[in-house]
Amino acid sequence: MLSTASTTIPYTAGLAGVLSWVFLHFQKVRGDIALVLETFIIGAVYLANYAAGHSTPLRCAFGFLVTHALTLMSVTVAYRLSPFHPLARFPGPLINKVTSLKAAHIVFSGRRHLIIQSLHQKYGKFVRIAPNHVSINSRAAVAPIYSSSVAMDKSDAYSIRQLPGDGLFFMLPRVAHGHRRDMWAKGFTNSALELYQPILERRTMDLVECMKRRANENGVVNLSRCIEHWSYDVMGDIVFGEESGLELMRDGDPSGYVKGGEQATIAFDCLGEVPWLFEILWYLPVTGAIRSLQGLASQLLKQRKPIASADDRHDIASHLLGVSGSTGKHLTFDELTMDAIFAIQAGSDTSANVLQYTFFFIISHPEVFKKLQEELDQAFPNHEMPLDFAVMANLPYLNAVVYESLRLGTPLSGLPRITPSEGAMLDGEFIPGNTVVSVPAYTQQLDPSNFWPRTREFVPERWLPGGLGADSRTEPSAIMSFSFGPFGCLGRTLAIQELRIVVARLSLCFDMCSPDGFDAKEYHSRIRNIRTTLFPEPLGVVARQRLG
Ligand code: HEM
Repeated sequence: MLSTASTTIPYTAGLAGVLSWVFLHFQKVRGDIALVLETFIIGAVYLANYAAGHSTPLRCAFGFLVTHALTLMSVTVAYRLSPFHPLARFPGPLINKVTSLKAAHIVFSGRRHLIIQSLHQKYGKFVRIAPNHVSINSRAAVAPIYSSSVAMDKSDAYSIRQLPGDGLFFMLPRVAHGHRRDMWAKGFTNSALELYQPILERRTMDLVECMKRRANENGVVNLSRCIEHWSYDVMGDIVFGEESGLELMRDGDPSGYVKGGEQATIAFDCLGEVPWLFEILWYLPVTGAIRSLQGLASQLLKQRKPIASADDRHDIASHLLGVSGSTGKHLTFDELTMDAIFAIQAGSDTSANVLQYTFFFIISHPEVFKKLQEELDQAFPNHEMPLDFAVMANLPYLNAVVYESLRLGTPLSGLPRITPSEGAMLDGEFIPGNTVVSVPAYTQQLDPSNFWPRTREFVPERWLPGGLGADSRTEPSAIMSFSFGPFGCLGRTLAIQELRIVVARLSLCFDMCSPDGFDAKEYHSRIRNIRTTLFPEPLGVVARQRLG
C-alpha cells in the first residue's frame, strides 16, 4: 500500500502536469489564484498520504510539486518550440520563444529598445520576441494595429487585476475604454488647453527661479531634479487645480513622489511582460511603489474641493468627477483614484524625460543652442514678457529642436496590442488570433528609411524646409512618441506646448553649457529606458543668467 502510493505519485503528478497545460492553454487563470490552487493541491496530497499512514508524507507532497511543475514546464516549452505553435514560422532567439521571463529580463536591462532594434537587424521585419509576441518593424503595420477604426485592444501587459478600480490606462477592451476616454477628452479640448496656458507660464517662471536658487557657486544646477519637480507641480495644477498642494520646486520631494512614480513605472513595465508573475508579486514589496502612488492620488482627490457648477471645470479631475456622457454614471472613488494615479504619472514623467533629453542634446550641441537663442531673441525681444503660445508654435527652429528631441528622446519599444481572435493581415503577413503584436517605436524613429542622412545624430535642421539636402528623408508620421488612435496620448498637444515653453523660457533666461569634464558620448551610452528614461546621473548644467 505504502509503496504503491510512492510509485503512483510521479505518474499522477505527471498526468496532472499535462492536464494543467491543457487547461491553461484554453483558460486564463490569474497567477495568484493558480498559486493558491497549487498550494491547496499539494496540501491535499500531503494530507492523503498522512491519512494513509505514509512515513514521509511531506516528501510525497514535495515530489508531487516538483514533478507537476517540471511536467507543466516541459510540455509548455515543447509546445512553444514545436511546429504546431501558431507562431512557429516567425524567427527569433530560442530563449525568447521559450519563456516570457526573457522578455521581462530584457525590459529590466533598460536596453529593450536597442535589443529589439538589433533583433530586427538580424532577423528582419517580423521577429518573435516572446512566446506569444511578434514585433513588426513596419510603418504599414502602424495603422491596423494602433490607429485605424479597427485598431487592436491592449494586451494583458496593461492589466493589473488586483487594482481596486478600473483606470483609463489599464482598461483593455476598446468599448469600455472609449467611454472613459470621452470623459478625459473634455480636459484636452482647445478651450481646456487655453485654460492651462497661464499655469504653464507661471510654473515655468517658477522653474527659472528654482534654477537660480538651486545653482551652486559655480553656476551648476541639477537640471534633472528641477525639471522633474516642475513637471509634478504642473500636473498637480492641471489635474487637481491650484490647491493641489504639490510644490516640489519650492519644498523639494521629501515623500519621494518622483522616485515612487519611476519605480511604479519600472515594476509595471517589467512585470507586464509576465502578467501571471505580476499577479503573484503584487502582494510583495516590489509593487509597493504602485500602492504608494495610489495613496498620493487618493489623498489629492480627497483634498480637492467639490465642483460647484458646470462652469467650475478648470482641471482634469473636474471632468472625471462629472457624469459620463456615455454611461450616465459617476466614476467610483476607486476608479477616480486609478485615473488620478495615471494622470500624475502620464503627464509628469513623460514630459520631464523628454525635456531632460532635450537639454542634454542642447548642451552637447552648442551650435544648436546658439541658433535657437537667436531665433528666440528675435521673436521675444523682451525676455520678461509672457511667451505667446501661437508665436512659439510657428518658430521653425524651436519646433525642429522639439521634434528632433522627441525622435531621439522617446526610446520606447513597441506598445503591445492583441490581434482579434480571427487573426489579422499585417504588412502582407497573416498573424494568428490572440497574438501580441507591436511596432517598435524607437526602431522606426531610427530607421534610415524614415530619417536620413545622419540618422543617429541630433540634427534639428532635418525638420526645416529642404531638410538635409535633396535626397534626405524626414518622415514625421514615423514619430511614434505619443502612439496613435484610440489608446494614443490624449496629452499630446499639451505636452508639445510644455516642451516649447520650457525650452524657450530657459533658453531666453540662461546661457547653458555642460560642466567641465562632462563626456556627452559616455553619458548617452549609459541612458536606459524602462518605459521611463533612467539617466545615469542627474543632468547637471552650467546656467548663467542672461540680461533680458
Ligand atoms: C512628451 C510627453 C509625453 C509623451 C512622450 C507621451 C506619450 C504617451 C504614449 C506613448 C501613450 C500611449 C501609451 C500606451 O498605449 O501604452 C500615452 C498615453 C496617454 N497620455 Fe501621454 N505622453 C506625454 C505627455 C502627456 C501629458 C502631459 C499628458 C497629460 C495628462 C498625457 C496624457 C496621456 C493619457 C491620458 C494617455 C492615455 C490615453 C488612453 O489610454 O486613452 N500624456 N502618452
